[in-house]
Amino acid sequence: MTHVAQGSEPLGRRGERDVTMAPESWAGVGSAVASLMFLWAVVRPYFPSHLHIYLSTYTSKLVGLVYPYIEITFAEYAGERLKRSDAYIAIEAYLGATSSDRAKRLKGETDRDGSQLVLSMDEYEEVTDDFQGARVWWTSSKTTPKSHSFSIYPAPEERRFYRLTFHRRHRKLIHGSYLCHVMEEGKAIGVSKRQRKLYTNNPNYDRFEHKQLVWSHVPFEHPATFDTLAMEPDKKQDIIQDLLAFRESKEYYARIGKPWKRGYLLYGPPGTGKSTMISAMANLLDYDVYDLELTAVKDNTALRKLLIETTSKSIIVIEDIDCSLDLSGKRKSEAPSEGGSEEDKKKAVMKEDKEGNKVTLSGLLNFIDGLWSACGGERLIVFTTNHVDKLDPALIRRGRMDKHIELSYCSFEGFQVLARNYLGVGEHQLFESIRRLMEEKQITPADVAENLMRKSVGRAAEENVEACLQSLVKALKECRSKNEEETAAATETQEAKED
Ligand SMILES: Nc1ncnc2c1ncn2[C@@H]1O[C@H](COP(=O)(O)OP(=O)(O)OP(=O)(O)O)[C@@H](O)[C@H]1O
Repeated sequence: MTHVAQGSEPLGRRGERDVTMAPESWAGVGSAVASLMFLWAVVRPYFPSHLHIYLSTYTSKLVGLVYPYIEITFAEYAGERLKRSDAYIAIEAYLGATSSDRAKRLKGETDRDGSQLVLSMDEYEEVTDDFQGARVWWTSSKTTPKSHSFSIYPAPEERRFYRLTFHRRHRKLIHGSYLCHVMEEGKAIGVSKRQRKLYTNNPNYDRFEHKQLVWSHVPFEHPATFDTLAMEPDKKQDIIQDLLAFRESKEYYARIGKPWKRGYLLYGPPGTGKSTMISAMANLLDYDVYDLELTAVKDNTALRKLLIETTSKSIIVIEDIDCSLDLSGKRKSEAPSEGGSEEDKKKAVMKEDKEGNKVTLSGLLNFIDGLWSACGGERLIVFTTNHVDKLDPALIRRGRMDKHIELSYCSFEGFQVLARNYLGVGEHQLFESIRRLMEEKQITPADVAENLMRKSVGRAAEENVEACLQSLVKALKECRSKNEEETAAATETQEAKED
């Protein structure tokens, strides 16, 4: 399969192999046709109506004979501008790679993280591409719908598209192999150039000051991995296996008829590594991260729009889900008791949805496993919470949150991981006292990590290790014991219930 991209050539010299006139050379023919059409509009009323059908059939045949080119248009957005078309994205990548050294007019932009200059085909620019002896022309273009300055509605947005033009004798080749070739190459280029991103939902204002939530992003650069995560080795291995199995399970999910997504619930006290684990997951799978700030989302419609905008190979995170919304209380107080009729239950959910502009539990459940949640595929949805007992069981039942992972206080094995990473030691005389203290005291991995941080730059390595471990021993002695912690937790729960 040969493929050579070439820049535009002067009119009339196009296509050494394809000697037919290029599409632009037909501009003269176009104006002649326009004149004929004008003439036709003038004489048309004087023609008997039964002749109209014959005339229009033969006119299109005639145009087909004199203009032998076929055009296919690929719009940036299909449907209601919800999601950029995959075909458009692949073509953009394909032409971006092949046109930058051929096209005459290029557009220079920095890439998403601002680190490199990316050249791509400018609007209304044309490039040619040769494929298995056939020449095709790609044009990038846009239409701007007319807007009236006095209109109260926002100005219609530009609609970008690519147009592919080729001779009709290549129809089979283009429809069959060429378009597949463009899609495959374009996708491969997109993946190879992909810089992982951390997205967050931010308000954006149009020129009429209408607020919309959009995803904005920065490069994802968190260095945490499963190697740096303090956790019991068996548990860690189990999570890694689960994640890798998910990534390889496209066919499996299709076979069992489920959308290719998986829910993780990470719960545990503050500082036990929930956020760190999300970064480790993203680094393991090479996925983007969408950090969804739920409190900023106006209503269920806005939530759905944000969801549709997410791409596959991503982790959608809602941190501290119990603080993001009053999910549990609302549902419990408004839903009828278990014995209520189906009708009552439906009414309760509808009331919840109608209640002003806000994201509701049913909206969130729909976000996780409704029809819209299947858009895109290959996505993890991760909730984190410090208070798993506060969550509505409907939200975290298996099937929605498939895997529940408890991140807890630091175990001795967890400490060993941190000691290796922070201090570079696998053994030390203080390890035994630390092990004994850890059996009775509760300390978070965040606190252990803080004690193991280098104390001074100038110190010798051994001195630093000694100082850090001593500092950890001291901190452990000051920590509450497991019994004290349990008593305090029970009191807190009791107080919360009484409130
Ligand atoms: N299990 C862990 N392994 C390695 N480092 C950890 C771990 N847990 C915490 N840390 C360290 O503590 C810091 C805080 O941890 P992290 O933000 O992941 O905790 P969290 O459970 O998400 O806390 P919160 O509930 O307050 O958001 C991290 O930057 C990391 O350095």
